[in-house]
Amino acid sequence: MTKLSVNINKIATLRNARGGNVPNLIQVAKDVQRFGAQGITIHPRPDERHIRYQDAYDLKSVVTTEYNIEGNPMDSFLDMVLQIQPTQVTLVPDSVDAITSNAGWDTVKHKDYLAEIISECKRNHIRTSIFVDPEIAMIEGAAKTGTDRIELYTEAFAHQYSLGNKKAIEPYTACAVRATQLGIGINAGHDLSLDNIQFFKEHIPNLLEVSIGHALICEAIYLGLETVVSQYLTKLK
Ligand SMILES: CC(=O)[C@@H](O)[C@H](O)COP(=O)(O)O
Ligand SMILES: NCC(=O)COP(=O)(O)O
Repeated sequence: MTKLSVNINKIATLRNARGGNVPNLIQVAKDVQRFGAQGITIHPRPDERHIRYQDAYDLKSVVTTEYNIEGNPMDSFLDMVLQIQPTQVTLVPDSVDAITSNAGWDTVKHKDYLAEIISECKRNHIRTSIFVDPEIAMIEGAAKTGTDRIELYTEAFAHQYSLGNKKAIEPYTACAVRATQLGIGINAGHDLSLDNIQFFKEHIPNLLEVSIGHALICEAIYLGLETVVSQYLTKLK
């Protein structure tokens, strides 16, 4: 079985747009888990444009499933993660001003840096995952850092799949096979959606967890629109 960890960044984006507490991030995290999701993912960014560091702390007692915190392991992020001790930390090499995550780690070049952070997290009983592009050399490099898992960066697959290019799955399958040989667990995420998730899952052996946010929240809005519009019309009769 593959676990679904729902990324709630977009709920925080919506909340922050009005400055109040609607939608209520904490309530959404509770409800998402009540609806069956097996994890909550957040990716606080340095500018706190969606998830704030305070949210990360507030969610600690609310997430009763798997708590996955993603981000660039700069000092402020790492301090927070070590204090919160989530189930898993996913290290992502995104720049401060990135609109969203846009590349995986060069696990060969950054091996020593990653190994140091990973051992610090593991000493604190936090499972580690590192975000990587689907390249065999990056998987083999990841294995040398001591990480528990990798997260396959799925943007390229999602884009190509939407254009009808199903062969785009092939490097991901090859990387999953290699990761399994090396004893590393496999997560995946970025732009996964209701359109592509089943195909992805069917082609990735031993896929432990997917984290999905942007598409899932957009789909939830869209699938809920008819119900809500009709409820308004009823009240306006
Ligand atoms: C690590 C990753 O793949 C990202 O999708 C991320 O967690 C989402 O971040 P944003 O919501 O800031 O785009
Ligand atoms: N790790 C990926 C994630 O949490 C969600 O990415 P996206 O679905 O918002 O693209």
